[in-house]
Amino acid sequence: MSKVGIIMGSTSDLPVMQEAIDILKGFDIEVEVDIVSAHRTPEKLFDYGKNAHERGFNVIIAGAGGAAHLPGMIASLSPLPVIGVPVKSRNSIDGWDSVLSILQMPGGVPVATVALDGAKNAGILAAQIIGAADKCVLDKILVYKEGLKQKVIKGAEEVKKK
Ligand SMILES: Nc1c(C(=O)O)ncn1[C@@H]1O[C@H](COP(=O)(O)O)[C@@H](O)[C@H]1O
Repeated sequence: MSKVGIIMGSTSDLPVMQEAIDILKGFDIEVEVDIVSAHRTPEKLFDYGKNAHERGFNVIIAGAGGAAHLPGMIASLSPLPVIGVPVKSRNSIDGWDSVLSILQMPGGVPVATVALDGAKNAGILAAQIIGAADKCVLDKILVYKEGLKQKVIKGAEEVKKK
């Protein structure tokens, strides 16, 4: 059974990160949510990053805002794929601080960075990573994509009636 670890720097990130939780639950993928901060709980960060792969996680989604070091530090410690969610938090200047501190990783330590507050896409990407080796999840993603397509087709039909 696949499992995604969803972590964030503060409880104040939860309204954004909830979208990753919801979409993964919609794909029937197990999630475990936690608060881990590189700055405020460095020991917990180290423990989480070092041991996540032994705890049955397949992918880690890490969201943080401002000086968002959490995703990169987790990626430095873990052999698992890490998806970073830049959060436009209250201590963010305009969101670029969050984006750039997650995006501009040094060579050798990738973080797959989604858009500002893009937790939904982080969840979908995590499901797609799992789906590459899990036909059941892959089939659910195909259904999801078909749903996206049908929504656009329906919208186009509605627009033509106007
Ligand atoms: N960027 C980080 C890290 C980290 O990178 O370890 N820990 C907390 N934070 C961020 O600080 C912002 C404000 O947090 P508070 O609302 O708790 O003051 C949050 O967006 C959090 O992700």
